[in-house]
Amino acid sequence: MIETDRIVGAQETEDDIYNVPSVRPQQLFEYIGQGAVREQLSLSMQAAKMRAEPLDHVLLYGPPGLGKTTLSNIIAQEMGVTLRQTSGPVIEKPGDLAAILTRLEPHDVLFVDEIHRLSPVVEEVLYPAMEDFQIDIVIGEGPAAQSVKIDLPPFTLVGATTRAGLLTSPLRDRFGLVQRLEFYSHDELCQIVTRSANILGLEAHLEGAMEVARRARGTPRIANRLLRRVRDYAQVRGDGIITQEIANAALNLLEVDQLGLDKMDLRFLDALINKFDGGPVGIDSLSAAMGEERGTIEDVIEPFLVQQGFVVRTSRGRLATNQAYQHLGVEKPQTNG
Ligand SMILES: Nc1ncnc2c1ncn2[C@@H]1O[C@H](COP(=O)(O)OP(=O)(O)OP(=O)(O)O)[C@@H](O)[C@H]1O
Ligand SMILES: [Mg+2]
Repeated sequence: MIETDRIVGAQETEDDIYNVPSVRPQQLFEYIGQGAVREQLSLSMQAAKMRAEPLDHVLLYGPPGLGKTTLSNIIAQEMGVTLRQTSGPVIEKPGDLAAILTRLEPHDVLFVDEIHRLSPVVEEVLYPAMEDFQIDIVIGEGPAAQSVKIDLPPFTLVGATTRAGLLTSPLRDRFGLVQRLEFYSHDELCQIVTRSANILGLEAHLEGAMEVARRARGTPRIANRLLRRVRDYAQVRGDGIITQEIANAALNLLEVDQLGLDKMDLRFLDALINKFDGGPVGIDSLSAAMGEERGTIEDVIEPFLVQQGFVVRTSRGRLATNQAYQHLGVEKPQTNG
C-alpha cells in the first residue's frame, strides 16, 4: 500500500488540492492551534514591518499535513508581499536557483518546500543569498571562467521540511526563526473540522466534528479529508447532517479505528510485536519485514505512533509499549525487556 492510498495518509492527494471551496486558512487569525509558533511569527512579522525590513528567514519543520505550506502563504499575505513557491528537488542546478532569486521583488517570500532535498551545489548558492543577499555566478568555462557577484533584493526564505534532521548545519544556522509544528489536539482539530464544515456549507454537530477530530491523527489535512468522506456518507445514508452516529459509522466503514489508526499502522505494530517480540528492533529489519520503505516508516507511520505512545525509539531500535500490546489485544510476554 502506498501512502496516497491511505485515507489517513498525511501526504497531499489530488482530492485535497482540487477540493473547492478551499478550506485553507488565508490569514493568521484563521490559523487554528500552534499557539507558540503563531505568537512568535506574529511578533517577528510586526517587528519587521515596523523596521520596514523583510522578515527573517523562517524554517518550518514537522510531519506532513500540519500546515507548513499554509503558514508560508499566510506569512506572505500578512507581510503584504508576493509568495514564490518552489521545492528542493525541482531546483536541479545552481543556475535554476539563481534565476529564481534574481527575479524576486524586495521583501518577497520565497517558499522552498522539501528544503532537505536541495543538492549540495545548489545549497552553496543559497548560503550567501540568505546571509548577504548576494550570489556568485560563474560566467564562462575553463581558464576564462569568471566569478561575478550579483546583488539580490532583500527577501525572506521560508523553508519547509518533514526531516529537520537531514538539514546540513550551515543551512539550518542561516534561519533566524526555526519553528517546529506539533500535532494538533482533539479540541483544535474539532475547531478545524467545524470551520471547514461551515465553509463547505455543511451542518455538523459538535460531537460529530469531535468524532472526526479524534480519528484524524493530530493532522488538519487528514481531518479535512475525513470530513469530506463523512459528508458523502451523511448525504447518502443520512439526511446530510454530520452527527456523531453518522461520523462514527462512516469512519468505521473507512477502517479508521477509534484512535485514527488504519491498517498500515496496525501492520507496523503487528510486525513489531508478533515478528520481533515487541523489539527492540532496527528500522531496517522492520522495513524488510513489512515490505515498506524505511523513509515511509520513519516519516509517515512512526511519528504519530511515537507521539501517541505506542512505540518508543531507543538506541537499540524500536520498542512496542504496553499500550501497543493492549491496542492489538496481545498479551505481553513476561520475559520481554
Ligand atoms: N492551523 C490550521 N488551521 C486550519 N486548517 C489548517 C491548519 N493547518 C493546516 N490546515 C489545513 O490542512 C491542510 C494541509 O496543510 P498544509 O498543506 O499547509 O500542510 P503541510 O504541512 O504543508 O504538509 P506537507 O508537509 O505535506 O507539505 C491545508 O489545506 C489546510 O486546509
Ligand atoms: Mg506543504
